[in-house]
Amino acid sequence: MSDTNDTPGIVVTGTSGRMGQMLVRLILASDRARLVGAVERPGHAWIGRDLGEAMGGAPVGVTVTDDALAAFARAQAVIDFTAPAATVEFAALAAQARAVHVIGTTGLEAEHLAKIKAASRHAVIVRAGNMSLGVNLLTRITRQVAQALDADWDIEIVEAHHRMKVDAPSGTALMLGEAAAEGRGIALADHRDSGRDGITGARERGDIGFSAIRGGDVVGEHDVIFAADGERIVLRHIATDRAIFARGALRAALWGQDQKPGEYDMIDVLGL
Ligand SMILES: NC(=O)c1ccc[n+]([C@@H]2O[C@H](COP(=O)([O-])OP(=O)(O)OC[C@H]3O[C@@H](n4cnc5c(N)ncnc54)[C@H](O)[C@@H]3O)[C@@H](O)[C@H]2O)c1
Ligand SMILES: O=C(O)C1=N[C@H](C(=O)O)CCC1
Repeated sequence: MSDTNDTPGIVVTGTSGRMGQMLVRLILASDRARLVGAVERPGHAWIGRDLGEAMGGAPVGVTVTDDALAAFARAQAVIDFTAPAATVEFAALAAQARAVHVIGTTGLEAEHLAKIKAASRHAVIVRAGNMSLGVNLLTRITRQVAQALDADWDIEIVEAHHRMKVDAPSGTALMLGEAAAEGRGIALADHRDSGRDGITGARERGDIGFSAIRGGDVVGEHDVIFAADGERIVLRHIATDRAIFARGALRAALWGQDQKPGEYDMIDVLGL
């Protein structure tokens, strides 16, 4: 790590997590950004340790801390893949530090989103339930297909993730659902059908259905199914490596350096 060059300094929150460690490796290997901080939750075993050593390698000169504001004050960007309550707190602190906040956390509900929106009045926030190029392109294709088809075509979104995932539908599934709803000219909130179980009755015409599979080490798989009488269209994205999300997040952190305060998504970053 060098403190002397002028590439943006980045803090990773949730550094010990699946995405946190992926991001740390990517940033340490990058010549476009510097790792200047690592944040974990209070009480975590890595607090006070050198991050590189905690990850089982050589020291990197960054000590893991639970003092997020002090870490953010030294950074130009914060990359955050943690949990909803933590992300809301980090949004306020990143805004205070005027650092770009890249949010990958999913499972955010209306109350969280309202607080993130408020923080974006003071700083750049880039938020997406999926930071990969492939999924963001798929949202565009989904919108286009939904626009071309009427409600004789039932839309179903099926997703699969690893056994440790805590939220459903996935952030990606919701992005795809929003894209389908937009294409069809309806509000997803009025047509969302998730969690079928028992005697559900026949499918409601025009609804967008969600199903979630959880198991093993699946990184992330999403099908958008358009099912009509006699034919079916299936649009599919398969993630095999979390590096796709980390690359997108780093790209967002760099892109955000030149933007005005506000809330953005990966469609903005990628120019899709
Ligand atoms: N947007 C995307 O492209 C994308 C991709 C992958 C994962 N995700 C999302 O990112 C989130 C994290 O996923 P993961 O698989 O890395 O989970 P994980 O459980 O492996 O990691 C989460 C980390 O956050 C830390 N954390 C929790 N509360 C904290 C706090 N208050 N302060 C600091 N650290 C805290 C945990 O200790 C843990 O290390 C999930 O919401 C997941 O859905 C999004
Ligand atoms: O592993 C996860 O958790 C993932 N979360 C995002 C989602 O909810 O869609 C992106 C894919 C991986």
